[in-house]
Amino acid sequence: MFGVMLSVGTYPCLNLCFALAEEQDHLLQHQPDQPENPKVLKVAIIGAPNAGKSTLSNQLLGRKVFPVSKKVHTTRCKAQGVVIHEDTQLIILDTPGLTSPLKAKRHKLNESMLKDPWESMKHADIVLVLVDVSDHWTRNCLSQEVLKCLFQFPQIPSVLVLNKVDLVKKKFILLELITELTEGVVNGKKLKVGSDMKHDSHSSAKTPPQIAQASPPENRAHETHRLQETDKVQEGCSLDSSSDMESSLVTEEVQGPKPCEYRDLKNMKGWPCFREIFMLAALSGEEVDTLKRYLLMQAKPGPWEFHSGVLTNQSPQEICDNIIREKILEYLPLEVPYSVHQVTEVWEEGPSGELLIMQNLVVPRKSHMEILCPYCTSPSAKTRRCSASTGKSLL
Ligand SMILES: Nc1nc2c(ncn2[C@@H]2O[C@H](COP(=O)(O)OP(=O)(O)OP(=O)(O)O)[C@@H](O)[C@H]2O)c(=O)[nH]1
Repeated sequence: MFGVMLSVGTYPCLNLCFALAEEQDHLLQHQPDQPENPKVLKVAIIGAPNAGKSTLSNQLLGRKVFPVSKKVHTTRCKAQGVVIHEDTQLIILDTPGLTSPLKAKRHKLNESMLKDPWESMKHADIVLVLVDVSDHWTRNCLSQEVLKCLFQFPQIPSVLVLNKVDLVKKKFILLELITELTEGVVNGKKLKVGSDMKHDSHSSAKTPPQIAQASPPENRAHETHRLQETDKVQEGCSLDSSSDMESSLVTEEVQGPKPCEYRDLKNMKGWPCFREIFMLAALSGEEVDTLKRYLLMQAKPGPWEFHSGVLTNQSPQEICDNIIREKILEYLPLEVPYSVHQVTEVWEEGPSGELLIMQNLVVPRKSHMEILCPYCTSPSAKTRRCSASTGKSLL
């Protein structure tokens, strides 16, 4: 075993988390406070690795709670974040990227990375399916894992969220993607993409599209309640009137069997049962508020599950591990082995509440150590306080 010691100095986000650690334990263990007419909604966020699930979760929460990095599989297990707005509590279920058992085996991923998205679905009232529209390889179809998940839980209302629209120059492509990812059906209605829009090159240079909704959220409370109560789809997908794609998507009632009853998974590219479509850029927060307002309106009367003082169900240790892993993934040039084991060596609170945390990163192979600390085996290692022979290095 080789160990790499990594020191983390003061971290503003950590300060607050840990200053409140004891209080958080107390809040998690006791009955949550309740407003007069509490409402609640559990929102699962699923999608392929790197689609931006944790970035979106953090934006919805208004705080950095979940780890984010440009490398895949940053999220290793499910975690919950809590949003409170007036009498409504949204519980955000962030999940690891959906992956196949074969890939999980090949990359030696934890079992939680395979199981947790499914576990979160079991508890969800609504599911957001995130698609990275900047990824040319994956954006045209939902992965088999995502489709399997949706098929397994067809009763959970699903919402398609096209993320990273800031990276798409030709905005008309988004309309084509919507058609493919929904199999041309949204909310029980067929989509028709206007031919004027489909090849309108003028739209390519314009600003990112607005959120895809039939009417402004504030007018929709009644409509969405009706939709949930009767399961009778009335609304279609159109685009916001301020969008450069206005009127390009029109809808028409679907005849015949319900599209959700189709079972030929292998031949499916999209999911014809999405209730809504949103287009946003989670990184900049663009249009995230519109999605948040929509979610708040979907909440149903019911007791809050968390005390209003709780931001996440993660323990301080989990938050610390996540932040350190996030930094390793973000700053090291190579893929980081999944088998890295984090062991906390020092955990000290300073006089003004700041924390000094040191972790040993324990890896099973020397080659892994070189990935984590490229200087460890270089001739100048000693000057960097690294020593492969002792098995400990200070980054
Ligand atoms: N340009 C751009 N980048 C984004 C956006 N949303 C997320 N990203 C970036 O995409 C990368 C992956 O984001 P994450 O939030 O870690 O993705 P994830 O789906 O949680 O990833 P996994 O943990 O692998 O499942 C990060 O580098 C983010 O900064 C966006 O709207 N625009």
